[in-house]
Amino acid sequence: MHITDIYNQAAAEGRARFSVELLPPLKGDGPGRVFEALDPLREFAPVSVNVTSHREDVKYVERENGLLERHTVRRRPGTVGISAAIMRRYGVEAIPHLICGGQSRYDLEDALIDLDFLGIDNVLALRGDNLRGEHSFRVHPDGHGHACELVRQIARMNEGVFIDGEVEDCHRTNFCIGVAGYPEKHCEAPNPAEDMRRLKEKVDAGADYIITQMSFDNASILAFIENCRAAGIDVPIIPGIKPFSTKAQLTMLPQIFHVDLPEVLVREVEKCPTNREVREVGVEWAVAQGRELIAAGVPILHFYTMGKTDNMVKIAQALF
Ligand SMILES: NC(=O)C1=CN([C@@H]2O[C@H](COP(=O)(O)OP(=O)(O)OC[C@H]3O[C@@H](n4cnc5c(N)ncnc54)[C@H](O)[C@@H]3O)[C@@H](O)[C@H]2O)C=CC1
Ligand SMILES: Nc1nc(=O)c2c([nH]1)NC[C@@H]1CN(c3ccc(C(=O)N[C@@H](CCC(=O)O)C(=O)O)cc3)CN21
Repeated sequence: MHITDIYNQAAAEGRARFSVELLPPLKGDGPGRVFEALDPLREFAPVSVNVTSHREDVKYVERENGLLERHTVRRRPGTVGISAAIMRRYGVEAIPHLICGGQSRYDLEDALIDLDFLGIDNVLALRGDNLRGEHSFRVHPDGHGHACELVRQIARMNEGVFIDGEVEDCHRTNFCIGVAGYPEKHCEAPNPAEDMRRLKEKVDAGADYIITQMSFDNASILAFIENCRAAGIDVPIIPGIKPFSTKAQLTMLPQIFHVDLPEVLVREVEKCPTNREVREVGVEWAVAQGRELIAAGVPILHFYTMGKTDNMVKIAQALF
């Protein structure tokens, strides 16, 4: 079922639902840990599970002669496979992330054909991050430089048009296309208005809904939704919430994801003697955020749970 249909259903019923996001297993791990994380959430009936996609990392290994050898290692492959496994095991929609970084348009087309055969028809279309150690996004010679181009490719496939042109009387894919939106602006955008224009471009290219980057501040999220509406973006917007879970995230989250952490949250986290208490603070903050957003009429909330889900179980108990 398309996420947009689930969203409309939740809105019509006035019953808020949620989705979660996790990382595919590290290379060499089986699917066990992913299932261990998802099993306890089954009873709360999440609408979908997003699975991130990770390109290769660059690693330098020192040789005996002291020279450095450059290796590229993909530490978390398997996004498509684990998505299919999740759908089979739980009967929920899995939403694999598709990223442009490091892939040609042909690689992406092949991946989309696999997804279609697997019965996965929700995808999140992203540009993807820079390769670690690179200061700007390097476009694959035969790939896409921006998410809107990937959205266009998928939308055209839904119309029966492949990269090499139209295939007569072909089987049509039926992808529901999600894209990312940034309540606190994407780090590369020169200003919020320009970022909004780029988001509108993705929707005009065929995106069916938006999932937001994590934000710890409902005022930012609600202002973002209002600004989208004012800019003529009328697709569903699903706010992203990250249950705060470690002290290290005080610097990691602003550094990696370019999000602000509210002063009150920072003070509460700093007071915690260990990460066990930080996890509790994270649960309380996420529950308060969720409660307010649901009261404001948001039908679906997206939680960046990523690894262990003990905190998400508590959040789901409180909200859903
Ligand atoms: N690996 C994963 O699973 C996930 C990754 N992300 C990350 O989100 C970030 C960006 O991805 P998207 O939002 O999909 O990228 P995007 O292509 O929509 O936007 C990236 C940046 O380029 C700008 N931009 C967009 N179109 C443009 C154009 N035609 N000309 C000039 N500038 C343009 C945007 O304002 C923004 O600053 C990446 O860092 C991505 O990796 C987000 C969610 C999940
Ligand atoms: N710029 C950007 N790149 C991304 O890959 C990305 C976004 N933004 N925003 C949305 C999601 C969120 N992603 C996330 C979010 C959190 C962790 C994280 O908390 N990592 C922790 C714990 C990992 C775990 O629990 O297993 C870490 O310490 O790395 C990782 C990826 C991936 N996505």
